[in-house]
Amino acid sequence: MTCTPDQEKPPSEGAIYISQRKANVRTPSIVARHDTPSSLSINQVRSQPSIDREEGRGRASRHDAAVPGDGGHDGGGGAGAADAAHRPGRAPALRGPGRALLLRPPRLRARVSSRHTVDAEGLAPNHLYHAVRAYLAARAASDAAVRRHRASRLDDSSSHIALTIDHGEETVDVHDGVAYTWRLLSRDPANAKSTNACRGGGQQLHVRLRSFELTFHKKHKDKAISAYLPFVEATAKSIKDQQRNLKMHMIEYDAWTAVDLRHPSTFDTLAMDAALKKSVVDDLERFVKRKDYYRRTGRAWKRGYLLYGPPGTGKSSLVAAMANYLKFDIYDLELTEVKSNSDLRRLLVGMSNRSILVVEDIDCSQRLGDHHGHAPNSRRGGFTGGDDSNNEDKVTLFGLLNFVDGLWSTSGEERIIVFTTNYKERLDPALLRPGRMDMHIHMGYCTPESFRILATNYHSVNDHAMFSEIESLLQEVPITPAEVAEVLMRNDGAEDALQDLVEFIKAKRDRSDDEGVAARNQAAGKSKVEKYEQLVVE
Ligand SMILES: Nc1ncnc2c1ncn2[C@@H]1O[C@H](COP(=O)(O)OP(=O)(O)OP(=O)(O)O)[C@@H](O)[C@H]1O
Repeated sequence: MTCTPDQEKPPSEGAIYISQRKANVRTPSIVARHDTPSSLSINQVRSQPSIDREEGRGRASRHDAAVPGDGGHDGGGGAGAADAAHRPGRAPALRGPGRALLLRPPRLRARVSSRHTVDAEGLAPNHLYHAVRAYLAARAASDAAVRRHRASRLDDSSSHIALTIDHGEETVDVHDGVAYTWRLLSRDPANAKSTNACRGGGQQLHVRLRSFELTFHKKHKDKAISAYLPFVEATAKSIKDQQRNLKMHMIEYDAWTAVDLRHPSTFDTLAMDAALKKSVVDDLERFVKRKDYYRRTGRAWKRGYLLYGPPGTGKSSLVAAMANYLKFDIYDLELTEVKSNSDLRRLLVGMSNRSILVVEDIDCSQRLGDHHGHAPNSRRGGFTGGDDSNNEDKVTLFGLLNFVDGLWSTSGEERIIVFTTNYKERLDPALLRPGRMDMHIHMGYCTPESFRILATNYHSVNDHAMFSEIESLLQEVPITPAEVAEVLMRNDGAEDALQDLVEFIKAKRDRSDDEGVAARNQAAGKSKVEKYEQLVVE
């Protein structure tokens, strides 16, 4: 057999077959073609690969079983067969009395039918099929009416095993007052072997065609197409986003290299002031929901956060919590690793949407150049191109900022940029000007409130007799959450951990008391010297 490219092609990507049937009535199918991930349009069938004619037979009998009380059989034909009947130049595969009925006008059939069925097929990559699979996996797993589940991975990179309905099982989903019944169907397309023989150079492969069948009352057809299926798609997208493995991108050999981001930090485990935490979460939520707002106001859809505070107060943990919360990848930009502005520009443009760009310790990066974007000793800085050797293309922090505000903003969407520093007071005021960093977040020493979060994280204790002593010590002695976490972690039991923490804080207090005395003595000595010197000068 010779295969033309057309015949080789499996059904068009995203085709959904919608058929209307009643007893002994065959109807031509309508194809709802899923042109883009966000749009659905309904067309009459033009040409379908011959594989569809065969599907029709299977679908008809399944339909009878799926819709009890629908009125009987269609005699082995069905939607796929009906499609074939309406394909120019192609004879329907059906034989028998039902054949003539294929030619009935669609309006008549619509009047006599009470049900609609939608199959989202999965032979070719079909966005809608995969969306339905993900959607049903989320709800069918908890549906007590489903007795047999089918286990699968939604994609190769997913660590999540999804349970969905098995063949012949059905699950009913009620959305906006309408009951939708889903079934998983599977069949052998009769010409699949020859199709694959052509692809595999004579090797016979066994192909089974799976489809999800959606049944609902015909009066809800518009609702199903224009509201329910887009809802299924949107829900599936957010489920997949939730299950996706996050990535941490770092610069290696002048290019981004990614590893799985497995930082466990979340806003629940983050030890910080509750009101501040809430304001960060609210800000992030507002940001991701405001696509239209940013478009309407002509602003780039990006947001900048400056995290500042002493080492070990949770700045990196906050970035990880943001990424885990939003399901955004992190791009860790180590400016000293970037050789030139053109490299920087290439790296930034190569970032994906829905991501967080992190530049740590910007007080150090600041030294890379002045706030006009000029590299130290350069005649002309910023992103002007030029020869690396004469310093013109040297990377500067403000060059980065200018680029982020300019081209980067317009080349992507839903991006967050985070700067961290241990010394906010050392930053150039130009860095802090409004519009550059939208939110300044102070990460401070451990408070009684944040200590309780850590105690719950590490030892599942919400209250204890030693809490009040620890809390009053924390108000006296500056201890970072990292130090508290370290002490809690090195003990197995809560009792030992809390006792160890009391001793740790007291020891630090005593040390700082000693250091304080020494410092005061030194300061006193210094002032004496100054006075002496002044006396000498006089
Ligand atoms: N606020 C916090 N909440 C929960 N855990 C924290 C917090 N701060 C620090 N930790 C713990 O201490 C470790 C180090 O903290 P982290 O790296 O987030 O601090 P940092 O402020 O970014 O420090 P640096 O300025 O040195 O980069 C974390 O992995 C976490 O275990």
